[in-house]
Amino acid sequence: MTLRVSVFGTGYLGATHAAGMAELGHDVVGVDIDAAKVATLARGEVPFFEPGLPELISKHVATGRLRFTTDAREAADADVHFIGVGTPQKKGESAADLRFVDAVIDGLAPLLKRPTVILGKSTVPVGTAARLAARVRELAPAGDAVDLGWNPEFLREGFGVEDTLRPDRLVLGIDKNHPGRIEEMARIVYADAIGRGTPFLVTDLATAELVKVSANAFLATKISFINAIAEICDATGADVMELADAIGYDERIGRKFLGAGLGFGGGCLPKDIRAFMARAGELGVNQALAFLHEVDAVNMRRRDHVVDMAARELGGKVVGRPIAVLGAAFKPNSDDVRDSPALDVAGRLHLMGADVRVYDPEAMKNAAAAWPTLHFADGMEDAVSGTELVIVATEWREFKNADPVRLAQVAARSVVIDGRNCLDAEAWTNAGWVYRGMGRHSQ
Ligand SMILES: NC(=O)c1ccc[n+]([C@@H]2O[C@H](COP(=O)([O-])OP(=O)(O)OC[C@H]3O[C@@H](n4cnc5c(N)ncnc54)[C@H](O)[C@@H]3O)[C@@H](O)[C@H]2O)c1
Ligand SMILES: O=c1ccn([C@@H]2O[C@H](COP(=O)(O)OP(=O)(O)O[C@H]3O[C@H](CO)[C@@H](O)[C@H](O)[C@H]3O)[C@@H](O)[C@H]2O)c(=O)[nH]1
Repeated sequence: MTLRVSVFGTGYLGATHAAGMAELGHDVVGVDIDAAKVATLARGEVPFFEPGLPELISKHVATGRLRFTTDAREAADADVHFIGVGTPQKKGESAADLRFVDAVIDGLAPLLKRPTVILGKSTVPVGTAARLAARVRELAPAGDAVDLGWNPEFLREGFGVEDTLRPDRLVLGIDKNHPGRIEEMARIVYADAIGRGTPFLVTDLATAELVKVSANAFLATKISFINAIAEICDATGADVMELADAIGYDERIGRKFLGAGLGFGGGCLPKDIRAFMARAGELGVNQALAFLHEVDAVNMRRRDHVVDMAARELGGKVVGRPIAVLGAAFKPNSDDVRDSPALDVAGRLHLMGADVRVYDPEAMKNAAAAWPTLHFADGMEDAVSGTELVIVATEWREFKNADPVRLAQVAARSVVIDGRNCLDAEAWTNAGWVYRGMGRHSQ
């Protein structure tokens, strides 16, 4: 069954979700306040890098099943409204900034004159959905006939299309005292995945909100756990990769997200654990999440560690020394540089006076916008040419597949810090490089 669907916010989440909804057969309008973004999407182009998304957007813009606008009134008649706007960290605080979500509700609710369902997808502090549900009923001409549920999103950048079309689970939070038609409409929206047996969990609003932040807190904890062990490996000469393989064979532990290195960044994990801690404080249970302070601290120490390693490799004299930083995105297959460990390391070395040359296959534009004073190279070889140190900060395939023999010919000194433990250490060593991994016996 085809529904009329709107998606508020057309960033990494919203544009991907809108395209996914069109692919599932729904009639979709994406709404954003960023006129330039809307104009690009309306031409069938994608203003950011997400594999598979340009094909989907151009296909459905061409069929007319997917439209984009800055005018919320064009979305007023939708059967289901999704909210996918940003919930960034507040400046100077760890709490989430909810002003964009609030603005969507305040703009949309007065337009709702008939029974409608709103599904929030943005990641929000627990308690937000109940507050918004009450506000929407107060502001909407249709009043109690407007139902708001929370349907958190778990997609990973770089795999956004796949995760949207074939999610590993669907979670729907509803107000059990005011269920309305939320579940019925969500079952129609996601009929394809539910029909394939995808777990569909219906919970209360608070549980759904908490599922999302708990999942991200767990992933962040897993990464910081292995990075803490990497610190011990460095102190003892043990190898964290062999260790991760060994513990990962235990199915209760699992090998995924045990990649030691520069740690986590991006527009989700760092700000989500901080917002979660802030919310726990507001709820008077800050001790419950005290461990997340350490998760954050371990993570930030990884960046310090790489900067310290770089200084050490250069004999403590960083000023004017040429360093190649390969990678600017927070992870491969993304152009996202939000809270990117790679760019943070490059920026810090730059501020220390090093002559840093950055190269990233997709994130150069965003990196230059975030750090206009950094030097950006034309390619990997250009970045490495004449440098005394190479830091691999994002594990792009291009860097993993690089020929260490060729790069040794163009570098001034053959020293590499593998900030993501992604290189073939033996091949690089055989090519004459001094190889330094993260938590590996090469220290
Ligand atoms: N990026 C991901 O992989 C991902 C995955 C799961 C959940 N999330 C969550 O989804 C939300 C969005 O994240 P994102 O990465 O897509 O952010 P983003 O910054 O890429 O996109 C947010 C968009 O919302 C738009 N916007 C702001 N105010 C608006 C308004 N009043 N009306 C319409 N549009 C408005 C902005 O212009 C922007 O285009 C966040 O809560 C995030 O935590 C993101
Ligand atoms: O073993 C690992 C795995 C990941 N990372 C880093 O962790 C960060 C986050 O990676 P990933 O989780 O793949 O990226 P996101 O696209 O930010 O996705 C996370 O955040 C999204 C937004 O909330 C959620 O929807 C996803 O489920 C959740 O994985 C990146 O900097 C990675 O380099 C590691 O350091 N080691």
